[in-house]
Amino acid sequence: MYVGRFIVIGPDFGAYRVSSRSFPNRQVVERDGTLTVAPTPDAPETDNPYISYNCVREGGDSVVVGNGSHVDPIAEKLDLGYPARDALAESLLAMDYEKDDYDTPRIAGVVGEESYIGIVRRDALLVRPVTENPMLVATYEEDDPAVVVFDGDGSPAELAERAYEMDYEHAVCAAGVTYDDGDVDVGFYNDE
Ligand SMILES: NC(=O)c1ncn([C@@H]2O[C@H](COP(=O)(O)O)[C@@H](O)[C@H]2O)c1NC=O
Repeated sequence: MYVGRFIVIGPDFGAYRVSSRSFPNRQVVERDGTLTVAPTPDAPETDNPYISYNCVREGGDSVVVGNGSHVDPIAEKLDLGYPARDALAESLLAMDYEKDDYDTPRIAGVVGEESYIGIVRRDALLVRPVTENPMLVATYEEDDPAVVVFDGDGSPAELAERAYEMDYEHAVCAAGVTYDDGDVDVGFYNDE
């Protein structure tokens, strides 16, 4: 099954996978603790505005995971002291679904003292707390946040590889993050 991009959010970890039919030549790169999805050097040129963005970024005492440029305003609101639920809901609603051929939803999660997962689709805005079991939401098909079986133990790079290996089509690259009482660690996995 093809679900596009997806996130898994647990109470103390997050993972993000890029799956893509149309833009497979991409990788995750790290700079100063922020993870960015970017085209590989051999990628064909494109003017699609939705394929390069920060996918993991710290905000306040928490960390944000998501599939587009909304990650930045969510992190900035957390820096300003917004509650995680409000930072997610306001930013998702303000930026809304992507205006591409598929009305691709924006998905995002916050991992911190309180963890949340959310999606804005053409027909809905959903933001749910993550209290115990990990939850997954994807851009297509699995686009209601739902509990998922996902082992949240391990390093951020291991979490990223675990998300990369999940049984959905067209894996491209993945990111992982762990949270421990305000300490955030990030890692990633690119298919070489
Ligand atoms: N975030 C991403 O990495 C990303 N990759 C592709 N998209 C959007 O989704 C559309 C469909 O892409 P695909 O066929 O690869 O699933 C693309 O035209 C693009 O507008 C993205 N936007 C949201 O997921």
